[in-house]
Amino acid sequence: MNFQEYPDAEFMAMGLADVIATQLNAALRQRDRALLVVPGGSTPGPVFDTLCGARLEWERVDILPSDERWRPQAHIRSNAGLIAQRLICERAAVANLLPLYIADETPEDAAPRLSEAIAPRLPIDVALVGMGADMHTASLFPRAPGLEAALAHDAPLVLPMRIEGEPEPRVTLAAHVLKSAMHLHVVITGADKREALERAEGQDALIAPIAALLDDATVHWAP
Ligand SMILES: O=C(O)[C@H](O)[C@@H](O)[C@H](O)[C@H](O)COP(=O)(O)O
Repeated sequence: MNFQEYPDAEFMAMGLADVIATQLNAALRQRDRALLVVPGGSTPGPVFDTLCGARLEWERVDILPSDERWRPQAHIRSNAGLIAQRLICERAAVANLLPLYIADETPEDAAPRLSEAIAPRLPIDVALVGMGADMHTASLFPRAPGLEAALAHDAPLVLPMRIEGEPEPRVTLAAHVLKSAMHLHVVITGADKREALERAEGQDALIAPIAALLDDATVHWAP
């Protein structure tokens, strides 16, 4: 794991947006299209605000959520909704959003179709994920039913997750999909998450799902 510390969240947003844009530009020099994975939650918003103004050929970039709360895009809790509002704007307005949601279907019915739809777009060029203070990442939550399956190296690409206490079911990219990204970044802020990250290192991923990704990741932290 690489650990990158910033003086504050604003510096982090600028630094991280710059790194992601550089890595996407490099990917676009090699291939027709690049695939960027980004999380929902509150931490990445400022990164999106800077990244959406980056100079790159956004019309050749596909953007996929790392996971999705099972809500239509117009719903306030939809990750695709957040991404559409904060990232797919300004220069990035021409990027292509790949939704991880199918209306009028359950996550269980939709997951195999979503897996099929994203398979031809893989591998991920750049993945950005968040982490909760409980050490979850994407929608890989500690002790969630189905977590073991989602951590398997041959798991389906997209899995349904029903997490106790969460207001809606979710779908998530499998751990191996995120791990196989050419570049993998974790963005976190605050002392509690830094402490959670330290606890997660070397832990069983069933208890600390972020641990499944840390070997290959650069963690970006600001107070
Ligand atoms: O849809 C989601 O909730 C996420 O993708 C999730 O994994 C998120 O990244 C973490 O919960 C951190 O969220 P915060 O940035 O809001 O703390």
